[in-house]
Amino acid sequence: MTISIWRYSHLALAVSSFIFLALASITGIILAFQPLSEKVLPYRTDNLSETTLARTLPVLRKQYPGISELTVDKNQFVQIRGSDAEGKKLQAYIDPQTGKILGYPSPKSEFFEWVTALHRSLFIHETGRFLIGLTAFLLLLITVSGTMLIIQRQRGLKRFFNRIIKENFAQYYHVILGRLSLIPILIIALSGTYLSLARFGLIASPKVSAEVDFDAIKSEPVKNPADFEIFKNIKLSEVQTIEFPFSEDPEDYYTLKLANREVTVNQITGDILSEINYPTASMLTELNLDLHTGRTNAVWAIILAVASGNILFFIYSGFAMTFRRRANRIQNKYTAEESEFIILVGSENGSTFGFANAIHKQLITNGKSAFVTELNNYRVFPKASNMIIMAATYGLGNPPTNAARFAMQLEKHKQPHPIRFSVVGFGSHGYPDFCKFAFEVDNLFAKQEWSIPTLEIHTVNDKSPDEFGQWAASWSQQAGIALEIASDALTTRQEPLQDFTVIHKTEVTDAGESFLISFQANDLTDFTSGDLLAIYPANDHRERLYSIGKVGNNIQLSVKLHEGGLGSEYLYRLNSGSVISARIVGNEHFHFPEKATSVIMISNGTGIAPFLGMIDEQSPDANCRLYCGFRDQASFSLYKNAIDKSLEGKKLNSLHIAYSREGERQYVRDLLAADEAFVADTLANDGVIMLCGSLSMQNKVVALLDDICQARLGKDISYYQSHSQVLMDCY
Ligand SMILES: Cc1cc2nc3c(=O)[nH]c(=O)nc-3n(C[C@H](O)[C@H](O)[C@H](O)COP(=O)(O)O)c2cc1C
Repeated sequence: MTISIWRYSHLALAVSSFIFLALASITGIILAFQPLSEKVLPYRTDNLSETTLARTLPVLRKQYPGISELTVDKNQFVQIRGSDAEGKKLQAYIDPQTGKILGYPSPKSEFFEWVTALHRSLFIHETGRFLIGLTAFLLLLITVSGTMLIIQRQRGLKRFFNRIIKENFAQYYHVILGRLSLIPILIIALSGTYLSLARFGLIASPKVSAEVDFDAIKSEPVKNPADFEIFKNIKLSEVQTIEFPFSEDPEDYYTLKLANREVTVNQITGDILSEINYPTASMLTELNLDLHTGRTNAVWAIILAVASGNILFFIYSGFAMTFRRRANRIQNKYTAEESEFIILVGSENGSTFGFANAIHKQLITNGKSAFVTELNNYRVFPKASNMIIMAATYGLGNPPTNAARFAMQLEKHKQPHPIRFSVVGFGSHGYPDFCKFAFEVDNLFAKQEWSIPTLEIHTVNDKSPDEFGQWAASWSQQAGIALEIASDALTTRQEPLQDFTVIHKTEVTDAGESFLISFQANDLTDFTSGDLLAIYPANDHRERLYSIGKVGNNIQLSVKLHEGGLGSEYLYRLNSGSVISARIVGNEHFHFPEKATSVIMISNGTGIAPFLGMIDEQSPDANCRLYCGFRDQASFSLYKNAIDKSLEGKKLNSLHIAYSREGERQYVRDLLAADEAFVADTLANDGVIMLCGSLSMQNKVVALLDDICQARLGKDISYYQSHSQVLMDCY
């Protein structure tokens, strides 16, 4: 929720100020070159911090008897004014050690004057100054809200500078450059705001000037200025201006305007006549001017120019992100009340809407009534028969803003009739809690009395069109609705098909029984247990997917023969030596874990297929347990030999079988409930639980696992799901 409060504030502030901000940034970049262009002039003298007034003033007075003022500017150029020996006006840069003239000031650049006026007041005087001051203040708020957004995105201040995951160019560099230029932009905004407040008198900075008691002025002892104590103690680097006495009258004195105070000095005795410190507000104004203009330091001036350039980039990239989000807005043709298909979306940045809209469009093209809305708008959908939930995950595995109220709404609104549902999680493996919110949504849906799962939860990493296409193909198959998603990237048959030769097939006596079929792939085909084999039985768009067990170097499938089943009948008709065209679909989320301390494999029926391969690939003393469910011993007999061999070779630690039609008539869930402590220990010690089989088995087992996790580990199962400790591939 909070992510969006900061986001909306950030956006609202940016929208309300971007024109002035762009203008101030462009002029700011130009103005940063003013100090740079001045600093390259050859009037700078070093050693100002070592040159005392006692040393330099007598030299200058002797050489320029008509000198009236000396100034040390922000570039550390020393300039004198007065009149020369012929009484003509003198204004020159000098070397304070020798008094030598280094050059003469040229008139100020009209261009920089023009840009300065535009930068300060937009040529509309006080109104312009006010608008620019307001813009500086808004920039301050934008910087603060932007910082909060980065802290939330990075999940804490400590991780502020951690790696950023690249979602797209605009988003990535908005954050990267935002972090890098945070301090300079904050300083630009703060100093600009301060200067405006000071300009409008909201920060009082009274002019002070030293009061001299003329009655107390002495005319002896007469001293040489080179011996004045105060002149010996003050260096040129501390000086802003020195006003020289107008005449030799004792009542005319030196006025030294220093960085922090003003001092008047008797020109005959060297006594201090008065001394007054500047108010803090005036000093702060000077400091803010230095910081805002970069006039004292060339490197800082360059940093300011780069930071101003970044502000322009933020305006562009911020709008690019906003337009991207808005481009995916919802356009419904049917109402929620009349629609049969409901697509619920949880999205923060809008990309998930793009996927949802593609499906929505296809359903409408197929003549279906479909309605897309945000998860927060969940309510009773009187005519719905199918729900598709597409949910992204944010922050610490949290819901996006438009899904934050979903859990509450789901509890509140019970659907009056059964509805099939399928959850697609959008996330990124770059974050620790991969698709956590989608797993939570899936579990919540599964618990509803009215809900019927169409497919197991499907995840899409980094908006992968391919992974989304896989879900779309499976869903389309289940729903019997052809989805032709426009983008080529979303089509399921992207890769060329390969030839696979049947090398072995077992026989069945009746439909409803299962058989094993093994294929030889060519040497270059890369696959592993848990991947899927996509076959095209009718050589058309209809695709059937089977879980692969890699046994030896072959692909082994376990298939239940369905009467009239497109895929199973096609496979059963094949004989040794038959060649089919198919393709391997990588299914990374269901590969045997590389680093798990121990693995519990849970299956029912033909779901054992990938586990047969995974077990076959283990080395002796592997820490794997298999819990599997079958109808009866006869159904298990198909796999018995392979499993017995694995037990003997210690590739499998232990085997637990539940027969649903024989003996104690158990389900695999009952076996797990009996080993509850072991299950909890496995998860607590970084072990992994893998499930393959029917969706109804999955729902029951997940519900049990959730209870175990909550009771014994104090966490929801979604925590372990999002940490890849519970892997599922059910159908
Ligand atoms: C700030 C931020 C935090 C994210 N946090 C997670 C996360 O915890 N888990 C995850 O799987 N994906 C995370 N993601 C990835 C998004 O969920 C993913 O990119 C999704 O496709 C974005 O969808 P949307 O554009 O509809 O919001 C995060 C992305 C961002 C930008």
